[in-house]
Amino acid sequence: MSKPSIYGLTVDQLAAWLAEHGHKKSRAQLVWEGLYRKRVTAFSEMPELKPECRTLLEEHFAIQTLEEHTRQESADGTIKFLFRLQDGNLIETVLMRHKFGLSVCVTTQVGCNIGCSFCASGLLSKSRDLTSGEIVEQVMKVQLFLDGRQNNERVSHIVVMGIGEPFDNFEHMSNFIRVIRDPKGLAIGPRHITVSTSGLVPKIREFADSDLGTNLAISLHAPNNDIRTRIMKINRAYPIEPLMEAIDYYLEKTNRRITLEYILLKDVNDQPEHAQELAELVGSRRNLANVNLIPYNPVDEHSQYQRSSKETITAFYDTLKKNNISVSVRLEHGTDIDAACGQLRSKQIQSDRARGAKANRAANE
Ligand SMILES: C[S@@+](CC[C@H](N)C(=O)[O-])C[C@H]1O[C@@H](n2cnc3c(N)ncnc32)[C@H](O)[C@@H]1O
Ligand code: SF4
Repeated sequence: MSKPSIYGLTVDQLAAWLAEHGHKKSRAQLVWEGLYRKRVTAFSEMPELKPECRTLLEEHFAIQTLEEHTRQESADGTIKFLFRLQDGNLIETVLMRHKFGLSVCVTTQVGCNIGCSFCASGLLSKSRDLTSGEIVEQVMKVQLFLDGRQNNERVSHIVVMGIGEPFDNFEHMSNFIRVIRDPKGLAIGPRHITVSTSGLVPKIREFADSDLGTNLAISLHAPNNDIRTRIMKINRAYPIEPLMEAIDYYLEKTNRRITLEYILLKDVNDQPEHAQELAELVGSRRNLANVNLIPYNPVDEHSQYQRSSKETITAFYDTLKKNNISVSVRLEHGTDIDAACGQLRSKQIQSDRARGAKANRAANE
């Protein structure tokens, strides 16, 4: 039977678990020391633990549950990992290099039920949520990979922007953040962590009320309900007006800035009138919001969408600037590999299915 990864527990949760099983709470610190400072991958490499404590942990937990299936390395240093979970499902994790450090983009669900019409992740509906252990382990797998290269590199930033909708897996996503931000562990400061959501309004409010303290990004992608409903069906449940109210609630409650993500899709949402409408929508929030323009990564299955030209992106940017909106254009990473989120996974699943069908045909002949 498969065991959960111990990475999913905060140090307090582990201490409580150990106490329930008749061990001193303080041993949790020793385990964390082994996991995050020495970065061991087996309980047998924690000699400071009493043997009966080690055996107990081995009986109930694993450290590593993900297996590397494929790794694609881009010329710009971006590395895309495809991991196999214990149940055989595949997920993607991406390491990106920036001037300010190294970021890891993590997956939170196997597939996604939100089904945005431009996204490769939503091509396969959600089969399950990831546990917090499986999300933390993605970061640890990348950190261990970096350790193996012996360049003394450390994951410094996290973006929760891989496959899945993090706010549809709120509990595990929250626990993941509590584990990775702990100064006794990976110590990734909340300001170095960004969670992106397609706009689940009640969860944005819950997030604002929480103590998580990370950055928030909203996948807005349209200046009005007509366009947003056309490209993101979540807009039927949570249209722009309640979404903006939840954003205002977040801004007021947290006193932090917010990122509004906007994918530019040729002739769909990239025209000058769309930029003007977006500027008006951001309007009074301009001091606390940054619009991040995202060049579209084409996805074969969504051939109705094309990337906007460089000139169109510049014109859109200029219109926002003229309206005193803080705006940036997302730098692209790994354009020479299967860069769109979910693309590597969906290609692998398709090729596995084709191979399975071929094997079936051969067996029936
Ligand atoms: C994959 S989603 C995951 C987080 C969350 N589900 C969301 O939608 O914000 C992360 C970001 O990637 C964007 N995205 C999805 N497909 C894309 C594509 N083909 N090209 C560029 N960005 C894409 C999403 O719109 C979103 O802003
Ligand atoms: S953009 Fe986000 S919410 Fe939409 S389908 Fe992709 S992963 Fe899901």
